[in-house]
Amino acid sequence: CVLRKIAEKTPLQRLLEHLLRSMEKRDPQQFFAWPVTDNIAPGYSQIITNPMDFSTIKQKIDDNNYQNLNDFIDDFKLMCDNATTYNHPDTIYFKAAKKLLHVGLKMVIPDKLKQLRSVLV
Ligand SMILES: CC(=O)c1cc(-c2ccccn2)c2ncccn12
Repeated sequence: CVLRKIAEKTPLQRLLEHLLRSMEKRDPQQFFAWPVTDNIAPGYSQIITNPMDFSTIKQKIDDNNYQNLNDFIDDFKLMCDNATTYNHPDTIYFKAAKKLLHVGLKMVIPDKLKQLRSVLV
């Protein structure tokens, strides 16, 4: 039988998984949980060239695809910016994206991260 390599998490992966869980808690309606489809959002794939969602971010963490915290933050910002690009300002999705971006970026302020160090080490 092929020996399965148990995926041990690097410190960065553990930090990113913690941040992702905290961000997902701020999206209770799960608007950002899965890729947006053209079915629910007409013309989405023509308007949004680089789609992003929490499930894709999770997969990238598990694949150790993020080299640093900023690459993770870039995908989080991309996900929120896509929502404010595609959706009109008077929609629940636009408003949810604005709030999520604000809350998510507060989590990665250096002083906030320092508080995390003790929790995660
Ligand atoms: C994030 C986003 O742009 C989004 C999520 C959704 C969504 C996500 C889950 C369930 C229902 N709708 C959506 N629907 C229509 C237009 C845009 N969206």
